[in-house]
Parts: sequence; C-alpha cells; structure tokens
Amino acid sequence: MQTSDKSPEEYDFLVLGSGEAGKYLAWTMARKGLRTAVIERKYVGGSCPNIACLPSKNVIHSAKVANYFWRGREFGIHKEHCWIDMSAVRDRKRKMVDGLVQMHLDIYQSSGTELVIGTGRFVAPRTIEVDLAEGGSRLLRGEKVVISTGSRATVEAIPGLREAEPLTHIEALELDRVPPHLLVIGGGYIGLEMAQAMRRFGSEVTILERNARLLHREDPDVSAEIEGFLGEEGVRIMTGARINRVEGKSGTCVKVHVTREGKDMVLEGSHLLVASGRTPNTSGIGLDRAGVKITERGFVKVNDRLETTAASVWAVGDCAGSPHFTHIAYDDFRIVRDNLAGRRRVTNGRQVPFCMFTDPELARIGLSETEAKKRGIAYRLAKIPMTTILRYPARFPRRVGFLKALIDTNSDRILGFTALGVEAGELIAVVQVAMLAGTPYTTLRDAIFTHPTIAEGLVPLFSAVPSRAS
Ligand SMILES: Cc1cc2nc3c(=O)[nH]c(=O)nc-3n(C[C@H](O)[C@H](O)[C@H](O)COP(=O)(O)OP(=O)(O)OC[C@H]3O[C@@H](n4cnc5c(N)ncnc54)[C@H](O)[C@@H]3O)c2cc1C
Ligand SMILES: NC(=O)c1ccc[n+]([C@@H]2O[C@H](COP(=O)([O-])OP(=O)(O)OC[C@H]3O[C@@H](n4cnc5c(N)ncnc54)[C@H](O)[C@@H]3O)[C@@H](O)[C@H]2O)c1
Repeated sequence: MQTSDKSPEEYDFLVLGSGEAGKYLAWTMARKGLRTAVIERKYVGGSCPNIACLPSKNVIHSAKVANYFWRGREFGIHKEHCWIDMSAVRDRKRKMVDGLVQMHLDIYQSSGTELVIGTGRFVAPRTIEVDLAEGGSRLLRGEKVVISTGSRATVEAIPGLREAEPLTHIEALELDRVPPHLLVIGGGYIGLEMAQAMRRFGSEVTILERNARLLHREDPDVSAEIEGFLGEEGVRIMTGARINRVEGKSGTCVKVHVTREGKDMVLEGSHLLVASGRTPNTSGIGLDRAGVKITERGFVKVNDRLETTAASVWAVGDCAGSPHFTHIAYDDFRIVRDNLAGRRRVTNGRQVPFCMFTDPELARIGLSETEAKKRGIAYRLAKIPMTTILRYPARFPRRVGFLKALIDTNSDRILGFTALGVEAGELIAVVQVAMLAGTPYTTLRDAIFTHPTIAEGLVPLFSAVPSRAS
C-alpha cells in the first residue's frame, strides 16, 4: 500500500476492524449523529458471526445431532444407512452466516454508520489509509479512533508446520468432507470443541497437547473428566507431546514428529488443525506511526479504561489483550462508551464467565481451586456429581460431570462455581447473578427450583458446603 499525499476525509469517530466492541461503539456514536465509519477488510460484524463463535456452535450442533443418530438404538430409534453430508453441514452454517451478515448490514444502514471494506493501517496519528477491496485507496482521519482488529490463529515456528498448510478454525469450519484422520495441535477451547465435533462426524481424531493435561489452566479434576468423556467417544489424547517437526500437507497426508516421555514417534493423519492459541492483529498496521505502543506479547498497550498511549485512541477486544471472549469484547464496548459519556467504568475486577461448548459443556465463573490456592485464598468446597441431579437419567444415559462451588471461609460469599455437564453454560448464569448481588450461598441452597431441571442441582450442591469453623 502506498502512502497517499491527499488530504484525509474527516470523521468524528473512526473504527479499525469491525469486531464486537468496535461495531457497537460505531453504531452507538452514529446514532448520536456523529460522522462515523468502520473499516473492515473481510468479515462484516467481525469474527464471532463469520468464522468463530456462532459458526462453530452451528457445526457443533450438527455434530450433536449426528451423535444422537449414531446412538439412536439407545433411545429406541432405528435409522439404517445414516451418513454425513459434510457439504450440507457447511451449507447450513453458511446460510446462518449469510443471515447474520445481512443483519449487520441492516444495522450499519439504519444507524448511519459508513462501512468501508478494505484493509487499513495507520499512516499518522488518528489517520488511516485504506486499501479498498474494490480497488484504490482512501485516507480517513478520526477525531476519535478505536482499534478493534481482533486476533488470528497462532501458527508456531515448528519446522514444516507452515509448509503443511494446516487448517485453522476458519478452514475447518468450511470442510466439505469428513477428514479421515484429523490431528489437532492444542488441547484448549478450539481444539476440544472441534475435536469432538469432527469425531462425531466420523473422523479419527488425535489431540496433541504439550502440557501434561488438557485445559491445563483448569483444575485437574476438570481435565480428567474431559479426557474421560472425549476418550469414551474415541478421541485419542496425547498430552505431554512435544512437536519437533511436521511433514507433508494437510488435506492429503501429514506426519507429525513428536517426543513424548523421552520417546520419539510419528503420527500420521489426513488433516492437521492448529488450535494452539491466538496472535493479536497488531503488526503491520502502522501503530508506531500513530503513537500507539504495544506490549511484549504484541497486544495494544491500554489502561483500565482501554485508552492507548496515543491521545483519543482506544483499543478493544482481543487485540487489546482483553480475555478472548465475545461477551468480554462487548463489555469493552460498554467501558469505552460510558467513559466517553463522562462516567467511570474500568476493566479491573470485572467478572469473566466462560463456557466451552463441548458436549457436555464446561462453564466457570469466579475462582477455580487452582487459582484460589495460588492466591492463598482459603475456601470451603462443595462438589457433587451430576448423578445427584434427577433430570439427568431421563435425558442422558451416561452421567458425566460435576458441579463444584468455592465458598469463603469467613462469610457465606460464593467465590467460584464450575459446572461440567449438560447446559452448564445456562446454569452458571444463576450463580453469577447471586455473586453479582453478593447473595450468600444459602439463598440458593434454600431456594425452590423447578423439578426436574438442571438448576435444581444447585440445592444439593450448596447443601454440601461444610459449615463454617466456629
Ligand atoms: C473458533 C472460535 C470459536 C470461538 N467461540 C467463542 C464462544 O463460543 N464464545 C465466546 O465468547 N468467544 C468465542 N471465541 C472468541 C471470540 O470469537 C473472540 O474473542 C471475539 O470474536 C473477539 O472479538 P474482537 O472484537 O476482539 O475481534 P474480531 O471479532 O476478530 O474482529 C476484528 C475484525 O478486524 C478485522 N481487521 C483486522 N485487521 C484489520 C485491518 N488492518 N483492516 C481492516 N480490518 C481489519 C478482522 O477482519 C475482523 O473482522 C471463539 C473464537 C474462535 C476462533
Ligand atoms: N467457547 C468459547 O468461549 C471459546 C471457544 C473457542 C475459542 N475461544 C477463545 O479463543 C481462544 C483461543 O483458543 P485456542 O484453543 O486456540 O487457545 P487456548 O489457549 O485455549 O489453547 C491452546 C492450547 O494449545 C496448546 N499448545 C500450544 N502450543 C502447542 C504446541 N506446539 N503443541 C501442542 N500443544 C500446544 C496449549 O498448551 C493450550 O492448551 C481461547 O483462549 C478462548 O478465549 C473461546
């Protein structure tokens, strides 16, 4: 891209990248009557509706249906000659994405936000040159500017890995045939969600995780339970695996050379998926020319109000190092919006709930045992297996999972809640609200929940909290 010497078009509010926080800020400002533009290279609405949360959940849902088909006899349903049409799975997802993109375009129009399709980079403070998708370029300057460029899949510098042209989540969600044998690098959120889905479509799946267990930041009992149910479905799990090099091409034949427990081995698969973390989209976008500094890990450097080191420039979402979830990016929007309106709202101390959409789901709010121990926080522990919840046997023959709560030792405050089970993502909201309100755990223990629901399990869980030492 050539730096142009034309004078910039002036905007009140300019957003680079149409991620979650950026787009909501733009729409809000445009509705106030400010001249606003969003620069987006490809994905109208950002990653979530196009290539990340929602498409992955769409495909995961198809995989869940497939799983019910394979297990039909268990429910007294016989369906012979059942097979997977992966291109139809993909088309269902594409149809949803098309609808979401149209919904975004409608909001751009109704809010009066200009959408500029092209790749942007800073050429001066608050000034962005855009290489337009339709050809040509534009120079835009904002009185206020927001960087909302997100992150991308990390492809580590392992010899042969890049040359193997591995799938990332983007290509994996576009497959039109079931990979005969999918090797997955990374036993984190993306690796586990995709591994289980592909296994359910019929792939052989092997997960390679360098740490000693899957989801190594979670408590060991969480990792063990997840390894258990994935293993039962036939997903092969290789933890403690150091990848030395990769040979071949994903899509035909790929070989991964691994050392594990001092032994060298070669794993062969048809496809390779990298799910080994994220890299912020902060390089090559001229941040130095805008006076915007980055951290050692490459995130835009921000304070607790998401202000960058340049005046009137904010950074939000993944690129600013906020926890990589869409709901957190949405909260980043509220923080910038409220500070611009003269209120004080900060990132410090906010709740970061999450749910991993394996089946069953893993959801957590607040402290895990591992975190509590690391921070020297004393807690009382309550833990019950999902079998305690009477809704389970009616719906699920295999009763995996548990509920776990950490309660303060000196008060009845809930410090953390982990749910590993069906509908865990919905269940944590109940406990989260109690935590937000500062409600003691005894309120949930003594509540009357509808029978038979999963939420009813909160009664036996909180009834299992040990009494406070007097
Ligand atoms: C497979 C997958 C599944 C996920 N599932 C979930 C989930 O279930 N729940 C959840 O909460 N989170 C999930 N996440 C995480 C979530 O998607 C991200 O945290 C969230 O989308 C980040 O939003 P963002 O606004 O920071 O960036 P993004 O939504 O990535 O937006 C950044 C935008 O900027 C554009 N851009 C970048 N550089 C430029 C440039 N130079 N010029 C113009 N445009 C540019 C990009 O094209 C992109 O559209 C998932 C992520 C992945 C990858
Ligand atoms: N349901 C959700 O909310 C959801 C779903 C998908 C993604 N996400 C977000 O996207 C982020 C990125 O997901 P992700 O799964 O790519 O990252 P992650 O950080 O969750 O997991 C990456 C895993 O890869 C492993 N790894 C890294 N390098 C490796 C190597 N060379 N060999 C073997 N293993 C290696 C790490 O030890 C880690 O376990 C998540 O942290 C999450 O914030 C959220």
